[in-house]
Amino acid sequence: MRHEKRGNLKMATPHNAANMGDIAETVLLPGDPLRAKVIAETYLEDITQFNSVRNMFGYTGTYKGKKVSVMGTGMGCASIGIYSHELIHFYGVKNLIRVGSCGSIAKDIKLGEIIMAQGACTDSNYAHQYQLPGTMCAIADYELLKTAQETAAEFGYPYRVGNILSSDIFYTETPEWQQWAKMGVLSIEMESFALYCNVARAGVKALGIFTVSDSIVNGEELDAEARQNGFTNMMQVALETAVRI
Ligand SMILES: O=P(O)(O)O[C@H]1O[C@H](CO)[C@@H](O)[C@H]1O
Ligand SMILES: O=c1cc[nH]c(=O)[nH]1
Repeated sequence: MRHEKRGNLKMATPHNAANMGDIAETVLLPGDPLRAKVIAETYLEDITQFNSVRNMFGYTGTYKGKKVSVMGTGMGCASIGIYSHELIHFYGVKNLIRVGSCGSIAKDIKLGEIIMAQGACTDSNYAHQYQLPGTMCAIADYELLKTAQETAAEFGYPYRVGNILSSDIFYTETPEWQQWAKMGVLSIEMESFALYCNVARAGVKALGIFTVSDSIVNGEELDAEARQNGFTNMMQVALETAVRI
């Protein structure tokens, strides 16, 4: 663990080779660094790559004329905790939009639907560092959420807004998800709680948007083509949100 003060003017961090100014104020954050590459190459113009440390690829380009970056975060609260902290505190990033996959735990959610995480529950102890005298309620930025919701509605894409679970556990022998489902939680992913905590502590903005890639309720999974289309809808919503805010 380390305190964040940086003792010199060299802008690269242990995990990010970018210099100040290389990264846009708005960054899209998929867990998978190769998805960051695909997003940059598919949707952005005039791209430059600012990071390949640990193969955690990061790119900056433009979308509809606005400077936007995209960078992988890795999996789990610990990993996104590091990358988002550096983006916020060392590179001045103000809007962090996670674009991920998730598993639904609500019976009526269909594969390929978009879920926007109004709140993120967790089984992680990430918030322990803040020494809070209670339980952190980790929430999305309202303006980002409102803009994304309006965009999805305008485009006619199926979407849901609600609570999700950011879990430290991908493989489990016990069906804890059923307890979360009883609390109205829509789906499970692994990073948004830490992201929402980091932005709350820093006074900047975040939103998690997800494509439902599989159902934990009935074991269904998107096939490759449907997965691609679903991710396309999510990316259009995220990029349009980046332009409109
Ligand atoms: O598709 P990404 O963004 O990686 O998100 C989900 O997929 C990974 C697990 O397969 C976890 O990172 C989870 O949050
Ligand atoms: O974290 C995740 C992501 C997709 N599907 C899951 O079941 N969990």
